[in-house]
Amino acid sequence: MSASTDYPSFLTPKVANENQSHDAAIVVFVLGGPGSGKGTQCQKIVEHFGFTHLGAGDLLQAEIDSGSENGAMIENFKKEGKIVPSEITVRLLQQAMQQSENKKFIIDGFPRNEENRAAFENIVGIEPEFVLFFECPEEVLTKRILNRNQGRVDDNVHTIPKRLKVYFEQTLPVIDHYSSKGKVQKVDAHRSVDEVFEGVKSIFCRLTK
Ligand SMILES: Nc1ncnc2c1ncn2[C@@H]1O[C@H](COP(=O)(O)OP(=O)(O)OP(=O)(O)O)[C@@H](O)[C@H]1O
Ligand SMILES: Nc1ccn([C@@H]2O[C@H](COP(=O)(O)O)[C@@H](O)[C@H]2O)c(=O)n1
Repeated sequence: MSASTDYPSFLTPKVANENQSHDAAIVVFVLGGPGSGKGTQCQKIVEHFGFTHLGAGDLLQAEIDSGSENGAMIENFKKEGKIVPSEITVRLLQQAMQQSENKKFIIDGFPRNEENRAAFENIVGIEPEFVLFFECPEEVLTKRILNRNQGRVDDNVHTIPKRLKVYFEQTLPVIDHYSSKGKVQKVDAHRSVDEVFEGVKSIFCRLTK
């Protein structure tokens, strides 16, 4: 598939159920452990498939940086690897979606727990088209995070085990939930960036048929 103008057919806005209008947004959730390469692959998906990338962690970081009233509280959650109350995150996602002219979103790092999932369903009311799941061994995740060098408050030996615990205990059940609905597209993320993206591309291409 070539350029961003060449959208696969499943991205064409459609009526998913009687409550959704013809211009309803298309949403793909992107999940995987911390450091599995979600952000890296999302950038490539944007370039090749014309989606808008919304990183839940990025939106929360922007709140911290803006000095908003919730900023200090969000930063404390992040330092401890905890999941920020869902209403905050979902409102940020909803705002970003409403402000975008695009209607095709990859939402990265969300839903991180059952509360996130239920809040998105209740507030935004859109079911994901599918869930892209980057599977990667725990020791690889830790190495990648420790090598990331972006000055994040949570990329350290104190917080990494807490983030991994949250991932295994709270995020995997969400992936299981979508799996039971036949919505999970799994990619082996323990390969080079380009090899992983080959897997991602084939999923998008397969879903156009
Ligand atoms: N396939 C890969 N092979 C090796 N390194 C990678 C790969 N993909 C990403 N990385 C590197 O691993 C680190 C984590 O990647 P990235 O930030 O994309 O992960 P993430 O899943 O978005 O992480 P987080 O959930 O913590 O935000 C980065 O330094 C990135 O350059
Ligand atoms: N749905 C989410 C996503 C993120 N967070 C908080 O941000 C931290 C960093 O997230 P990344 O996706 O950039 O790894 C994460 O550890 C949480 O503290 C959140 O609360 N809810």
